[in-house]
Amino acid sequence: MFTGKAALITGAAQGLGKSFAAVLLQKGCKVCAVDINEEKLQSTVKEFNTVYGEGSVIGNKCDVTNARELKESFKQAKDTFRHIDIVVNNAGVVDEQNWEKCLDINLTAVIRGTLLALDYMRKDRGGNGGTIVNVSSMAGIYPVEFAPAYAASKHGVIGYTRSWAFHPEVQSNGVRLVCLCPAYTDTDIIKSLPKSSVDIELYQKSLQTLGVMKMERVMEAFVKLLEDTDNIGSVLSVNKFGIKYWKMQDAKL
Ligand SMILES: NC(=O)C1=CN([C@@H]2O[C@H](COP(=O)(O)OP(=O)(O)OC[C@H]3O[C@@H](n4cnc5c(N)ncnc54)[C@H](O)[C@@H]3O)[C@@H](O)[C@H]2O)C=CC1
Ligand SMILES: CCCCCC(=O)/C=C/C=C\C/C=C\C/C=C\CCCC(=O)O
Repeated sequence: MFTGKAALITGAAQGLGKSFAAVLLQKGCKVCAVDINEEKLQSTVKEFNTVYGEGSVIGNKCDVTNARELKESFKQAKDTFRHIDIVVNNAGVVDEQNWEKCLDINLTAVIRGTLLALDYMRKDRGGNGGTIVNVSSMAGIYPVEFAPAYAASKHGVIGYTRSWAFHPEVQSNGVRLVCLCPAYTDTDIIKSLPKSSVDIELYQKSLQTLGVMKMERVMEAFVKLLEDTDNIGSVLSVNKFGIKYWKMQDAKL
């Protein structure tokens, strides 16, 4: 199901995005890795092309909040690999002080990335269908007293993703949209919260309760989301207690 497919992943220079890329490469996909951090991106692309074969990865320096740059990244992926089958809208930050930036990256850019993915994947627009994984968080399901803007952005990702997922035209044109909701995972983002949290003590308490997961656990959930092809519009959480689909309200009002 993965061999010969092409994926575009935002925020792929490091952290979860880099691991999503590695998982897909191991399974025989080609990857367009998109990130704002050019230095880390180039080093990741070099590493992957050495391990998985020259040409298996291309890197595109892009700020996902810049509509023109994101559009260009999709175009490059299509021009290079001829099709885009999987899109992972993953780039994200925690920034409670500059909460507009937090919403621009975590929600507005995910909306833009979803619309571009739909344009490239929909069968009635020349695509082959495909899967869009939007990276939310456990913070998209629970209230987060110490990071309200971050929580709002991640709640928004779930509402937006599920709304498109159940659109009849999206389904009939072969596009599946799903959300991944990890708890704390060992990446740089959890170290950035102390600088911006509205209440650091509450953050530390939450961190103690939930612990910090190893990357492999989140990758297990990521693969499950991709392989469970009957999970349209689903929200999969992963924390130390397990991997579980959330029972959400039915699609129709
Ligand atoms: N690590 C964790 O505990 C959890 C992370 N998440 C989500 O997972 C996603 C990935 O985060 P991590 O890998 O943990 O963090 P990270 O900080 O290690 O990686 C984030 C990546 O996104 C890139 N990025 C940031 N702003 C960007 C922009 N404007 N344009 C393009 N790229 C940009 C960064 O350069 C970096 O490579 C985020 O959406 C985050 O909210 C969700 C739940 C738990
Ligand atoms: C807000 C910090 C952002 C760091 C990255 C991230 O998204 C991590 C999220 C982890 C947890 C979300 C916060 C609170 C969840 C609250 C309760 C979870 C209860 C767990 C359970 O009983 O299943």
